[in-house]
Amino acid sequence: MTGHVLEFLGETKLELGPVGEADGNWRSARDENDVLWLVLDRVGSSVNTISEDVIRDLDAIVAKAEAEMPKALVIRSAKTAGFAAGADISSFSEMSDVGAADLLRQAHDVLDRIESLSCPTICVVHGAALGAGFEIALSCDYRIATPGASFGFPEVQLGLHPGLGGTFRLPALIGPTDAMTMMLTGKTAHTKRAKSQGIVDAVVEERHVAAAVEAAARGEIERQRPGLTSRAFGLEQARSLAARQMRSQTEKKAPKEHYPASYALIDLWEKHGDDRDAMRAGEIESFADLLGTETSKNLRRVFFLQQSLKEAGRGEDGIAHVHVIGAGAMGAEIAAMAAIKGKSLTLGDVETAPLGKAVRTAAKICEDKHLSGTEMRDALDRLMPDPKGYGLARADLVIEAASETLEVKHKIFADLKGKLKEGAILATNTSSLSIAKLAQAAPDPSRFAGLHFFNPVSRVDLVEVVAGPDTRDEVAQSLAAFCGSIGKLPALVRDYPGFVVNRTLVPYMLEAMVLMDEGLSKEVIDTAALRFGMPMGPVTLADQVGLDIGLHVAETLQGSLDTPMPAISDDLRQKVEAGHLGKKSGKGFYDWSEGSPHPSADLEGAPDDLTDRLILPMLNACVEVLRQGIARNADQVDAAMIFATGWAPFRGGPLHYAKARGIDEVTARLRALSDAHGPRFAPDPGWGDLG
Ligand SMILES: C/C=C/C(=O)SCCNC(=O)CCNC(=O)[C@H](O)C(C)(C)COP(=O)(O)OP(=O)(O)OC[C@H]1O[C@@H](n2cnc3c(N)ncnc32)[C@H](O)[C@@H]1OP(=O)(O)O
Repeated sequence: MTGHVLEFLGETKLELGPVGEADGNWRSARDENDVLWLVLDRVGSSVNTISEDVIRDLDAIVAKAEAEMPKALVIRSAKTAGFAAGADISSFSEMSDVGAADLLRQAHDVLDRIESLSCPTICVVHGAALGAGFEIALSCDYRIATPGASFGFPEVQLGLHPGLGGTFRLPALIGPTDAMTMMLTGKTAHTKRAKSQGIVDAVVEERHVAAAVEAAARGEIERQRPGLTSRAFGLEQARSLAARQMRSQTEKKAPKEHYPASYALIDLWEKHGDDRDAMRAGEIESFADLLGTETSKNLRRVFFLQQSLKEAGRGEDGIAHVHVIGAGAMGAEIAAMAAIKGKSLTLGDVETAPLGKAVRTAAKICEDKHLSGTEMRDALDRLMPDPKGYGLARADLVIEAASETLEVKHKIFADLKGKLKEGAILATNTSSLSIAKLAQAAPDPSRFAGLHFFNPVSRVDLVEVVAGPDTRDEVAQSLAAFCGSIGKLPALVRDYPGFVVNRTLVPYMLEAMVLMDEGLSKEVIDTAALRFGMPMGPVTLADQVGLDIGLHVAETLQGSLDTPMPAISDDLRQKVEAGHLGKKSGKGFYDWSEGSPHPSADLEGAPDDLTDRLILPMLNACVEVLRQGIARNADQVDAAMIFATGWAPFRGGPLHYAKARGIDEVTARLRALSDAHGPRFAPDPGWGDLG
């Protein structure tokens, strides 16, 4: 058999063992300096995940290394996608808690043995080292990163905490404060931060990896050591004090009854933070318990819902140049996101002042997204203010993000006739107008569709790609691929009042106003929704969206849907007339002049049906859009609601929640609400098809 030469990003060349030698997911070779290279290359996957067989194969290789100790051992990945994305999430659903604990014990044993090897061990990381991938890296003496590498424990987003030694190896490496923050927030550390925190010992360009490995093997790279702070936490009292603070910080975002994993991690560290063996045993037991919680099952479901949206955004979009019409808040952020992700972009507006502001917005987004100086300069170079609309003629995609009236949009479309390049796509960012009606003025209705971004565009992942009656399939596909190429999650839906997301949200906000008319305080209403798990109460949400926009969407829906909706309150109309538009004007239902409201009220004495009055109409609307064929399936509706609105992720989405609660129970409750409060609560006829 011939040797196999592996190139890393076209630079480091490494002669590996014969292809097909029984190392399974790992390939190994000793180089001329007697350094043993272990290269993770999970069979049949573009991404390395850490599965049972990956660990089993690693076990066998470590045993060989123990028998024939090399001068140094290097672990790295063969995948261009990065080092490793953590444990294989798809395997979790088949595991019992006992099975999971057994597997974890075996995996811990392998990592402990790597840690105990008498030779220097070095992990070289390019791309992401997440979860169990990061834990493998932590078991090595040194971590060498190439630019663009990142390290993190996203387990909390799956309702879990690290399970393969992360809970004690990371605190030992960088100190408990930074380590716990990293594990509790799930945030990743990119090279600069990872270096300053002491996660990595060196950051080198790929071409210098071999030299850095040699230096580490000779002990010439200085390893970072945790400072005095970590020693202070050896005292139980100090840990208890810190743990109390961590719990109260966590409580603000993730209450224990909804997100138990963070609290399990804090408890574990508080109890055993000074005893590695107890941490190890406790980590395994706690991880296995968390796997079986509904929260974790639902959050793992959310991961796969996200993957299905990503899938819809794959493929070639054929879009190099984009022209955005309208440099308001939405247009500016759409332009910024597209420019950051490499599109050439022109941005037009009837006035010049918003164009300057849009460039400043783009610069701010670049900073928020931690772009390097060069990346930011390149992104801003790609974004060209274009008041005269010269970019229209070369645009593959024109996105209209102008005022939300049919007349304005019709006029813009009429002006475009004869100015667009052959084959260009025209999309509108309308949130409420009918795509069919807008298409009447489009130069080519077959190349016209809705591209509904959510505010703030730079932070909300979902985009509704709305096909009108004449939109060609390949146009919708191109738009979905465009969304994917700028880092967004597309939901391909059909034209309908409010599409999927606003159709579902409007009753939530309007019912809150009916409740206020009935005398309930906005704080009580918002608190009830927050306790259910919504990221924002309906009154705060209405203020955040803008009361003028909310009113407009509500009126559009009321005028075009057969289904009864809550009445639009006089208070809402009066506030809009008085210019109290919510967050953007500093005052709406809440006073925003001193920052965002944080409603928190005692629910004692609140009506028993308060939460159901807010939540069940959303479920009913989800069933309606499904029955009408607006969304493709129940999972797509759930994904759209979670990734557009942050709909209680730990419940797995509105329709998943309905099924878990029981369809008979939900429809009976809707009937009772309908009897008590009016036909707007009557169950949709589609419930029977949900199964
Ligand atoms: C005891 C230990 C516990 C743990 O380790 S728990 C797991 C912790 N890890 C995570 O939660 C990471 C989850 N993955 C991600 O966040 C993202 O993915 C990445 C940042 C790693 C990459 O994102 P992007 O570049 O956008 O690629 P993509 O389309 O999301 O993923 C490519 C393919 O890889 C699969 N995949 C990624 N991570 C995992 C995983 N951890 N388990 C199972 N599959 C995974 C996806 O599904 C997809 O697959 P397809 O190409 O077939 O659509």
